[in-house]
Amino acid sequence: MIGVMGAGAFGTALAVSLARLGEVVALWAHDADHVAEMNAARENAKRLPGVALADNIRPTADIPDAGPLILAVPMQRLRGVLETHADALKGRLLIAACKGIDLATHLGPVETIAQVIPGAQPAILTGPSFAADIARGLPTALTLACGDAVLGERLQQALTTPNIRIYRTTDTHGAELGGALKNVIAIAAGAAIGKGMGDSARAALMTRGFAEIRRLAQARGAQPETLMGLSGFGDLVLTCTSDLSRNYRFGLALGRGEAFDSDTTVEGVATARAVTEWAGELGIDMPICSAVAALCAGKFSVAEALQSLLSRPLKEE
Ligand SMILES: NC(=O)c1ccc[n+]([C@@H]2O[C@H](COP(=O)([O-])OP(=O)(O)OC[C@H]3O[C@@H](n4cnc5c(N)ncnc54)[C@H](O)[C@@H]3O)[C@@H](O)[C@H]2O)c1
Ligand SMILES: O=P(O)(O)OC[C@H](O)CO
Repeated sequence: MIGVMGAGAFGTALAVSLARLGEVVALWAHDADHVAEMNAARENAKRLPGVALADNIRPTADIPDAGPLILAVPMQRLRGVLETHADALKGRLLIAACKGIDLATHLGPVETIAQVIPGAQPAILTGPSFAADIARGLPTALTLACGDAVLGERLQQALTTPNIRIYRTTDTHGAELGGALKNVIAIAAGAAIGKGMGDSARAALMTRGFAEIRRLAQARGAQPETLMGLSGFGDLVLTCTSDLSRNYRFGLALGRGEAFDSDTTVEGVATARAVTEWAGELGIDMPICSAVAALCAGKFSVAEALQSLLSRPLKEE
């Protein structure tokens, strides 16, 4: 049995793909009404409409007491979920599927699990993938990062499905930071396109944004190869160039001066703030992330954010 905690779009899509292996997949949601709705309709109409839940997917409000658990809740909720259910989670194999940095602690998902759950064996599954693509059975490739190489190999085998090919690494810092920071750069890319600045501006933001990601992640001990891989470069490309990305669409709306649905999960907003605070403490220069944080907080207009970037002193690449 595999458990997925968090019945949002991504948790549900992973459950749908894992169920194709024939195993029972428990899909845990914190809201009992939502569980009842999913059981009645055999669909997660709230977050992943139009995708049937196979018979071996079990929506439930009870955390399964055996097997690995994938944590697919929004990053700013992860710590609370772990603290609330610490007794049920202690000593378990916990695989984060969320992308972001916790605002209160400036920790990523793997570090958060390790800090909150005694004896947990934390890992992260991340990389370029939209829930809708995974649920439709389209091919995707992800990174599984686990500090324990033997466990990582076991998880790689267990979580590979007919449409998810998994590469593994032991570099959890690189995997979690690449996935978190690409969302911030995607907001910048969306804002540039929304404001009519053009594809050249987007390419500049992606490239210089990637330099910021590398700078911060390597200061945390991440390996350059991880950042060049699926969880870093790969996800940056997807998220900055596709209208399916919520972070990119949020940026587009900012650029166009349009409203954006506040019920939509946009991980890059809190992460921009967290990373700006954190980089400041470490003395690391993150101008694009800082501009996005100011933009999201309403302290800058898109034009002012651009001006703040263009007016910086000229430097070597
Ligand atoms: N949607 C995607 O394509 C995708 C792909 C890769 C990774 N992710 C990551 O997965 C994570 C979840 O995103 P999503 O797209 O599934 O979000 P979503 O907006 O579709 O759903 C979020 C879910 O979290 C649940 N939730 C909120 N607070 C909770 C709490 N306190 N306890 C338990 N559950 C709670 C909500 O009920 C909701 O079902 C994010 O970090 C995101 O970056 C998403
Ligand atoms: O919709 P987004 O912007 O949260 O992106 C979803 C995934 O992280 C893309 O890999």
